Amino acid sequence: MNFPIRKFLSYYKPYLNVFLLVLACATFISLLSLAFPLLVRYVTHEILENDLSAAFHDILWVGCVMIVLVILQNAGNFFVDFKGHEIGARMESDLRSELFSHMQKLSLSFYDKQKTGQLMTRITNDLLLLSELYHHAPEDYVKYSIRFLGSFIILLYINVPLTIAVFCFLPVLGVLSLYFNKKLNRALTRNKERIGDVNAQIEDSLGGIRVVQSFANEELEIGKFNRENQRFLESRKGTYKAEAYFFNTAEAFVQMITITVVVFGAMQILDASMNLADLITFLLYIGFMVEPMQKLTHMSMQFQEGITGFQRFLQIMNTKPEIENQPEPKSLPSIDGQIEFKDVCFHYNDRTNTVIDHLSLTIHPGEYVAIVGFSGAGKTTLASLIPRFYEVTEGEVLLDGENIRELDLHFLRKGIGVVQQDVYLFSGSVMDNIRYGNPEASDEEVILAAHQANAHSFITDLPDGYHAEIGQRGVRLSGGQKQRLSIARVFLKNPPILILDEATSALDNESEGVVKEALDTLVKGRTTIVIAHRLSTIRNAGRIIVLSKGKITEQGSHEELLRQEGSYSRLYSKQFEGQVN
Ligand SMILES: Nc1ncnc2c1ncn2[C@@H]1O[C@H](COP(=O)(O)OP(=O)(O)OP(=O)(O)O)[C@@H](O)[C@H]1O
Repeated sequence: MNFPIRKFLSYYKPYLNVFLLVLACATFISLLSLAFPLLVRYVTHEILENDLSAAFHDILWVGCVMIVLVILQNAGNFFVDFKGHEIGARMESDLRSELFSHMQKLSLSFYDKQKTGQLMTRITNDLLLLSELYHHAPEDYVKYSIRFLGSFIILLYINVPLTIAVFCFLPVLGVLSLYFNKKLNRALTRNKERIGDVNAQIEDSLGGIRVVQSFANEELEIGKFNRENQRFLESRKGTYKAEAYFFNTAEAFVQMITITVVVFGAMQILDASMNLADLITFLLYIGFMVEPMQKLTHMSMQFQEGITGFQRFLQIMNTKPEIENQPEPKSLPSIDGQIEFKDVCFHYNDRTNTVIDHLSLTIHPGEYVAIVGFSGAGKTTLASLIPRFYEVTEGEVLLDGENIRELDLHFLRKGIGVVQQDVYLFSGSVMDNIRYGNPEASDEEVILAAHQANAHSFITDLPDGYHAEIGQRGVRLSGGQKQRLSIARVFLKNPPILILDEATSALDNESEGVVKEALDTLVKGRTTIVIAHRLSTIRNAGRIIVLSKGKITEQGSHEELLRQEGSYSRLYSKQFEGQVN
């Protein structure tokens, strides 16, 4: 197995001192536990078989020693249990935080290929299993190897032939263990994929519950969920079958060992080559040897689960963000807002088709440019190349004359405000959502932004005003209200460049009026790119760009384009006739 052990171990580093203390404590407890059967042997062999007049005093003395050992052992166990688990939980939390931070930086192209539910499984369930491995594996290995080796040495001292007979079983158990480990590993990986699918289905069905109910498709969703649930069940059945084979075969071997000891030990007593005290001690130590072997099966399960969790964790951690800062990224003192596309080509990762095809376009500072075209023409894609949501495949995009690849990504994105048709609001209050545009903003600035976005009056009408909780994704607000909050957010961000992607398309006439008013205030003094289906909304644009199959086919003012009687004019007449506007 190609396992990155150094990386795996590196997560112990911040907790190394406490971790070593836990291991030392586990070693100490294991050594103490080895003393118990020896004390029993001392009582049965040394005390009871010799001078019985002093036996009472000696037995009491041994009893006291045993009580002290029990207290020490349990105090040590408490420390190992508590601190060990705490270290495991802290490491899990570190990994989770690292994974989440990494995910925040991954490019949109990564998320285009992933299901959110699957990613959630990785960040929760996988890491939970990993923490168990981090904590239990070293402690268990120390504990059980000491007990195993210790009992082996003591048994050799008591009876060599019987010890060798017992150890003959071990290679078989080892081979068996290796064989089942492979099967278990495969089964556990499958389990994780399946639970990821279940989570993805839950996220899909519950995230879209409004759509589900509006189509009355509850049964359809239940059917889809049950299919995933069933697949998960089947994969778990497979795991349990492999586990059951493994555990029970191993258990049978363990029991065979005990039988061997009883039969051969009793025979040795018969021919006087062994005494009863030694057989009792032998049987007690068998427990010590058997326990690690029994735990070995559990440990290997835990090990496999943790390892597959870690491998899945690394899969994401090793995914490089496709879009990153260059080694020495530039920032400009300020942004004027000139945007230039120079012979730009772009296709998505699937490479099925060229979405932007050798396109050149200059947008001047403060200009109001509309992009129109049929659905799928590449309008949204073109706009998303400006904040580098995706990287151009050929050519370059310049901001104020600088290639955006060379600009600091944070600086670039801070300078661009995007208002989309599909507004994403976070759970929390109205205030929190507007402040998302500038987390440093004061309450007064938030309220001013709400005023500018025509949102203040509806916010103050809400039961808790600015502190009203808006529900997940803003379910308690209307479409127009959500849009006005998203505009207030951009007011607060105050970027010199704006991208309005169908910002009013989903609204009715009345809401559209209020939102449009807010947008008209917002665009003042900023370079604005508007993507619109309803051509009536962009008649006043300084320039209209007509896009078709990723190329600019026409550009000019509304009147100029109508005069040209080209595709814009046809599109416009069609909408006009169809009363779309
Ligand atoms: N994330 C993506 N991954 C792969 N292909 C995509 C992705 N987003 C869009 N496309 C494809 O790119 C092409 C252009 O899509 P885009 O959304 O830019 O068009 P549009 O002109 O904005 O369309 P609309 O007006 O319908 O929003 C389409 O063929 C679409 O299928």
